[in-house]
Amino acid sequence: KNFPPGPRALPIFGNLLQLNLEESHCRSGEGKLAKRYGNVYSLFIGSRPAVVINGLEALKEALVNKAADFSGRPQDLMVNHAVQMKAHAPGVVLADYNPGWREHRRFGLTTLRNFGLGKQSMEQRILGEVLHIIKLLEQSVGKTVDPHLLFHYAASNVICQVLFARQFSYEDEFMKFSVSLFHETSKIINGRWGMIYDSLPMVRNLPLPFQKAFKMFQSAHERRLEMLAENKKTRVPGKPRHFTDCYLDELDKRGDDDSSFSEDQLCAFILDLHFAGTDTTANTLLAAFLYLMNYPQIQERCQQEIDKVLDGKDLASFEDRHQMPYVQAVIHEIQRMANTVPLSVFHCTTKDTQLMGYSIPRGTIIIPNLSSVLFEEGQWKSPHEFKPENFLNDQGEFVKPEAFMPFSAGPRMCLGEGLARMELFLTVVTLLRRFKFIWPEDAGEPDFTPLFGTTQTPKPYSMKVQLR
Ligand code: HEM
Repeated sequence: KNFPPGPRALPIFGNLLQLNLEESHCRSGEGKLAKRYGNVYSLFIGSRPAVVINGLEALKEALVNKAADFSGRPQDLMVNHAVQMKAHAPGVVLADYNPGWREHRRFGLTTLRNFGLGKQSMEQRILGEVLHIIKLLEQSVGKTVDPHLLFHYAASNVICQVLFARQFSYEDEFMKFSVSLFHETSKIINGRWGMIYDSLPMVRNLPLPFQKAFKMFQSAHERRLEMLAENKKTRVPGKPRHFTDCYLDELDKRGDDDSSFSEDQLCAFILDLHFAGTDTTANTLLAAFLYLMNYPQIQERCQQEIDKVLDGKDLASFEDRHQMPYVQAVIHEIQRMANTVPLSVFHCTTKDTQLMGYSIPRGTIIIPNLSSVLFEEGQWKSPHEFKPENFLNDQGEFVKPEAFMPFSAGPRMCLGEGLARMELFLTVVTLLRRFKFIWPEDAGEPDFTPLFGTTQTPKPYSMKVQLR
């Protein structure tokens, strides 16, 4: 009763036949279903009710004002079955809203923060990786390169340094496997086959294309177990070298009490951070260079600001962002247009609740349509165009509108936001300082429409690199 309206659902199938997440995530106002039913509408994934939330007002009410009601995670979807290896070890991203999730989230945030302040700071790790990219690009000066894997390998290495203090060669099998795991499964889970799996429990054991995701996650799990065993051989308790050691120290401290910490949870947490930290940052960087090449005046203006602020300095630091309002605006505008995680990670209601006057029962899947806010009319000076001015006031100062929520909002908001922002800033600034990036003459018109998935990826492209 008083459930949000939506297209009529068939028994068993629900809205599977109409269900195309790519369509429903369309920008606010352009999304067919939002236009017809309003900013809060319902869908049925098989027999399970789901509510799609569009626009800043409704999303804020759900994710921030009524956070406790809307911060659960649905269980029993394909993503849970594929990613979660042990029933008692849900990791963090997919864990329901409970004390175990809260403890792990807090531990994750504190540990990431401590590394940032430690001797080998996060900044140095990121810059080390960017200098490696520079070396590779220098070998391609005057030629065209495909940056796709480059940014994925770099982002993966940053997070691997945090997790295990390891920096892999770009030829390493583990590296190649991880990147293809993240890339392929992110497309399967939110795609047509993922929807079929989630809607129709009776097909789940059939040899359909979604089985690939299961196989890949299983083999990723085995590799993590091997790495953990390796790590234990050289670990000295109380002298943590990285995130994994910190977790094992915490486990020692807690002993065998009823704590939610366990080695199985560590395995799940490592995968969460590696996955969530790689595909997102790498795809945003890919979008960055796609836009920078196709808006050469904007690229040049960034370079002028970077040259001025870094004059006489060897390397950029994250603090420099305060002197670079234009670059900051450009990076934020890139994130807005990149729309990397368009439907966030699905939430779930933890109790019967209300939203914008509708009643939503406990256990309803919540689909936060972040893209509807990133392009919402009335929230941006130019909602549909690539314009750094969306983040600049009349004095040319950097300002961040409330509707900038690519990391979502509320208690489940991205745990890696700090790291991601640092990576985006240091990578873009360091590369723009050294190179000019040119859209190849024979590349035709750029296509900015990304490939849809849990994380979106810019269509493959090449870039021409020149030394400045
Ligand atoms: C540009 C880069 C990134 C974007 C756009 C992004 C975006 C997001 C979004 C939209 C969510 C879902 C929030 C929600 O459920 O409401 C999320 C969750 C999460 N992200 Fe990120 N992310 C990025 C980078 C990272 C990095 C580098 C890490 C790892 C250090 C990370 C770790 C996580 C984790 C662990 C969660 C789950 C949080 C929870 O459930 O409590 N993310 N991210």
